Amino acid sequence: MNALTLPDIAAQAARQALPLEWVGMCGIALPVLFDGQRIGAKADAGVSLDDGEARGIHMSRLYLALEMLEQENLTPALMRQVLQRFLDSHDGLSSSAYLRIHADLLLKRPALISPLAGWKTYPVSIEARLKNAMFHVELKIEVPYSSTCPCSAALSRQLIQQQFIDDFANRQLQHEDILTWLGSSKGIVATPHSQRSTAQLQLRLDDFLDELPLMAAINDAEAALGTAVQTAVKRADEQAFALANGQNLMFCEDAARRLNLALQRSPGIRAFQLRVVHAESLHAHDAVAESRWNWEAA
Ligand SMILES: Nc1nc2c(ncn2[C@@H]2O[C@H](COP(=O)(O)OP(=O)(O)OP(=O)(O)O)[C@@H](O)[C@H]2O)c(=O)[nH]1
Repeated sequence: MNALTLPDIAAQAARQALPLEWVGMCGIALPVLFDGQRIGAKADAGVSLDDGEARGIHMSRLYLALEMLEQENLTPALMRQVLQRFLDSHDGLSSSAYLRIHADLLLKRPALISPLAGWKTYPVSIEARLKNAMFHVELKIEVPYSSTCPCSAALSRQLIQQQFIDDFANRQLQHEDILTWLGSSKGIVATPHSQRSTAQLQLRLDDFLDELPLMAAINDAEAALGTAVQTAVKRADEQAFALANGQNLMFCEDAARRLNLALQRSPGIRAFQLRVVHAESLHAHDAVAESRWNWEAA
């Protein structure tokens, strides 16, 4: 080695010859384009190290390939091109490549009644793999929503009935008295508990999709759940939200079943598993349900 040559440790022979399943970098800062919107994302990029004799992979080659994601909309085809570059730049060393992009997707959501709107973040991650020319993409999405306990609602209704019996026993029922009673705190002596809940969706996508079906999956999940958390809220919106919750009582089991049926019909998805977490206000622990479709087969 002369004084001007930089030592290349990666090219040396490994001390212990052993292939590795995954080598790469995690948490690389990266601006990506989604639907024309630039999002600050983090990327995990890696390849297998099949050549057990080689000391290391070439991290800079993976890093530089990520530049391809800066100018074009994020699509399955673009992710495949990046993965192919990972493999081309590791010819003889690697046979499988992996790319995961995670970010908070910002979507503007309208209010229920008033002509207002506000922003909501949805944590998403897009994982792509390429091995032996087989390319797979998986989406992970978190969707927050509100759930009101049906059991608590029934128990509250019973207490309201009991209060009605106590207040109106042996009295002639007058429409106006009942209306006044309903508008008083006695007309709602008990309230059911609600909780902010989260649906965690893991979706395996059909092959050869032109676009990532992120928006469709989020919209379909929110429509199935019925009570997505809100952004800009005036009193009219809050009242509409109270009504929506009252008409939409659900255990975590109900939420998981509804999501399962909705995602089976959502475009571009060939398999999924999902988990719903109701962060109970009754307990200090959560109520959780999981469901799958085509998961083992896919
Ligand atoms: N393989 C490997 N590289 C690491 C690690 N930690 C830091 N690096 C550094 O990543 C840098 C880039 O590696 P390479 O892609 O091999 O850089 P290079 O040899 O200049 O580039 P090429 O000529 O394309 O191979 C090197 O300076 C490595 O020291 C590690 O744990 N493993």
